[in-house]
Amino acid sequence: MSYDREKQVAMDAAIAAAKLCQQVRQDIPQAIEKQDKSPVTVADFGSQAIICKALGEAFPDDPVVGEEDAAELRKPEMAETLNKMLGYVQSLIPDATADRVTDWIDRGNGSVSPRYWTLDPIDGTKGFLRQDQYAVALALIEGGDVKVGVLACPAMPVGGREPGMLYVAVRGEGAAMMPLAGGELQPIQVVSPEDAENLRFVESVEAAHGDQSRQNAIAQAAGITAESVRVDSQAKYGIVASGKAALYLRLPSPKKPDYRENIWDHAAGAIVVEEAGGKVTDMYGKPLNFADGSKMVNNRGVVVSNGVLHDRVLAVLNR
Ligand SMILES: Nc1ncnc2c1ncn2[C@@H]1O[C@H](COP(=O)(O)O)[C@@H](OP(=O)(O)O)[C@H]1O
Ligand SMILES: [Mg+2]
Ligand SMILES: [Mg+2]
Ligand SMILES: [Mg+2]
Repeated sequence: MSYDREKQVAMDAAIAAAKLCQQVRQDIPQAIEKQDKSPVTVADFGSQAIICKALGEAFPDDPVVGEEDAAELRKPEMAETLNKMLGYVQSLIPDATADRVTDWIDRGNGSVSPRYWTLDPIDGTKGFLRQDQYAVALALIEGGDVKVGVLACPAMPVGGREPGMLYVAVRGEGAAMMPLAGGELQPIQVVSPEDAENLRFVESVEAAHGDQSRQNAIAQAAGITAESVRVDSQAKYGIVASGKAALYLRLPSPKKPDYRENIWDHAAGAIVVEEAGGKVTDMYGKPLNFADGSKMVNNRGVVVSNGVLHDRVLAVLNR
């Protein structure tokens, strides 16, 4: 079966959402604290609204498992935030109303199903707030297998031009990238072992989202001598897929031993790297499980590589 329509709808929606995010970012967004103490902004909500609206119109039967929901936004004390967010959405969708945007956001409260989308409207909210990297991440999953993935990375440097890169992959069709400012999709490939300059590894900027000392030790033991490059969000998957780094390590934080990864933090990035010739597993070599729920309860940590390095990294991790 062809996923041409899914790919096009997902790309168009992610590009629109990325525009909204960049608009919000120019105005220096403020963080709102969620119940779990993590930050969210009007851009996270606006991005989820735009993408869920587009998916709802194109694929009305497909559930969407999104990170955000509108419950907080509907509270009277959040009226000002809701109104601000609505203003940004209206610049792209003039007939949006407060009721409509909250309903669009809540279309993202779907469940993992035989066919569903998973959405991270802003992955790397902390990077977004710091004016660093972030990604709009959207993936289609069927029978537990990611079929389409789109990563819009509005802050990704694009040699000399306006920043912003889009990465996209369809299962069996390879991966490609395109400047968000416009252009053609160009096929991408993970780095080859001969390319010494790009045999780097990437990890999160946020020390609390991983185990940086162990990540560095493992990378060294696997033969990567250069210091890590720290990048927020699934932009790291885009960097590995396009051959700018050979490895991305995300090992469980010793401070949060019970943390489990969210499907929306990995699904889109994973297919982009796999279709570029790389490999993605958990730290024990198990495939990431997108079939059972929004948390990957049976996976621990994530290892993303150019493929060639993968077994060596798993061997040093598990010896
Ligand atoms: N203790 C933890 N371990 C691993 N990931 C965590 C974490 N706490 C939060 N995260 C996730 O890390 C994501 C950001 O990834 P990165 O650290 O690579 O930039 C967050 O996504 P959001 O920013 O969408 O909430 C959040 O889901
Ligand atoms: Mg979040
Ligand atoms: Mg995320
Ligand atoms: Mg997010």
